[in-house]
Amino acid sequence: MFGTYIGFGFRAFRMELGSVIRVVIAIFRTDALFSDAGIAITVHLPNESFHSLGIRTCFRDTNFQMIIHGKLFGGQSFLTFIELAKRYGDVVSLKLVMTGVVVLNSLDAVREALVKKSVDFACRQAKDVVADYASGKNLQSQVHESLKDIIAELSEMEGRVVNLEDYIYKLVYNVICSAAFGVRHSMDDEEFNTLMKVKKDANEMFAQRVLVDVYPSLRFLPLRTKNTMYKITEQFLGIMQRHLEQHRETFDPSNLRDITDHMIKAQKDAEEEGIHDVTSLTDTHLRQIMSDIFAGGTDTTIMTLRWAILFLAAHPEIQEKGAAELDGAVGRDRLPELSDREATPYTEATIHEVMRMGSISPLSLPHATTADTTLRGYQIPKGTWIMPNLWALHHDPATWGDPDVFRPERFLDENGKPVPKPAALMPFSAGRRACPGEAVAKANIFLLLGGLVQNFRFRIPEGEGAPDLTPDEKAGGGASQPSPYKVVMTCRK
Ligand code: HEM
Repeated sequence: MFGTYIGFGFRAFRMELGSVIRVVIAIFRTDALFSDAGIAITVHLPNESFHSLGIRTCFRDTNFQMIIHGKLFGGQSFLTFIELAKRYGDVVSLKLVMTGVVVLNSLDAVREALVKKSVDFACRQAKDVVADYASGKNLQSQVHESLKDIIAELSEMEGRVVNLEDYIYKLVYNVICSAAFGVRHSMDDEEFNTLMKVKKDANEMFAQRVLVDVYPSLRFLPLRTKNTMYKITEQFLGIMQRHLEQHRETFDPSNLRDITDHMIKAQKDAEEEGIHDVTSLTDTHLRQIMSDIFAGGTDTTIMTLRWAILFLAAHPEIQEKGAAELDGAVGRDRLPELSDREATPYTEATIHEVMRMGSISPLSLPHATTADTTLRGYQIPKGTWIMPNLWALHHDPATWGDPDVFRPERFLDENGKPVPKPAALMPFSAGRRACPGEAVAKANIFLLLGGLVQNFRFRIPEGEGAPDLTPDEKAGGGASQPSPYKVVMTCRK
């Protein structure tokens, strides 16, 4: 899904470059505390300058070194950060070789940074993108068409033990592919399989960390990860380019079929108006906008749906309650529509609970400070990376009481009506860089999950024991997704 920008450990160095490069890196690593891990963990006291290395409280605890090597570098850093926060407070700073990183582990810290001081904390290495690719009726009809295909396919597999991952990929990709290019794929379609492979490869790469993010000077070296990343990107952009060319050949300004047509129209309009400045829309821009839509909108939705089906299979009583609500509000003769959302508060509450428990983007996307600034008494220099630990907010016992229990009722009052959304629930982050796809994502997930729950019962296969509801360690610290799992489906007659 998202690039992950957090620490690298000994293993990463060895994997990437071998011991020779480790020596080179050690030269840059002027203030690393650990002999084999290019990072210093430091804890800042209020009013302490980030720059004043001399007065940092150094962190040398042997147990934590093990946690750091095993979890931060090996994987789920959002959990490690909670351990650090218990010991050192909710704002913890790390040093990634020469880059300062500040992790925010509480609602107050996240709100101060992302909402109250949103200008100071709004920077990113990446550019701004508007992801308003589909809305209202358009989205609904695209979802319905994709759902109908999948419902037919899944019905054929009734009673079998299946891993639904590829079907969920297809379901979500087809919504986006039809919005973007006006096409839907079948399971054996070559382009769909290439897209799915490219995406899975990219996720695997991000989970392994991209060393160049932390050591920019390494971009001049022929690293394996960097080359693979180029290859993946090329494949993906190649598909975008092909669609763009095909659309140009059949373009009709009086019949705009999809997002690609709309973008070509915008490009032509700009040309006609003689705009040749920074606002020009080049083909590179168009391809890039498409990749942002795919990057932002596919994995996030896929991971949320995978968590949703797992939580529901593990909690049949919750699933039945949601299905009964849909039966009452929608019936069985049509698929759920966006206008049904108000009449289905339990389904909405279930989606909130899936997003809280699953926290698919546990460290949000890293921000960077745009200027020297302060946060809760700490001085933070311009260019520091900021990591809001959304996982910590979503699993804080002080906020939720029983954070590890899947309980949609926490978002409803005693009459089953929605309570105001708790401030600590922010799967889309907050402030001026919050996810621009939030409204589309919520609508999409309601339609997709609603359609699946209306039509199927998902159960954990008999004899499998309790399912693992903790995030897959292989996904690393940048994403939280379930480990591969299987379910048995029955059709709701
Ligand atoms: C369950 C679904 C989703 C979740 C949980 C999610 C979460 C997030 C989060 C946490 C961020 C980082 C915000 C920040 O830095 O403060 C983000 C950024 C972004 N999201 Fe989403 N997202 C979802 C779906 C989508 C969809 C459907 C789209 C597009 C169609 C999208 C497009 C983007 C883009 C383009 C950014 C980068 C914005 C920027 O750099 O300013 N997301 N998302």
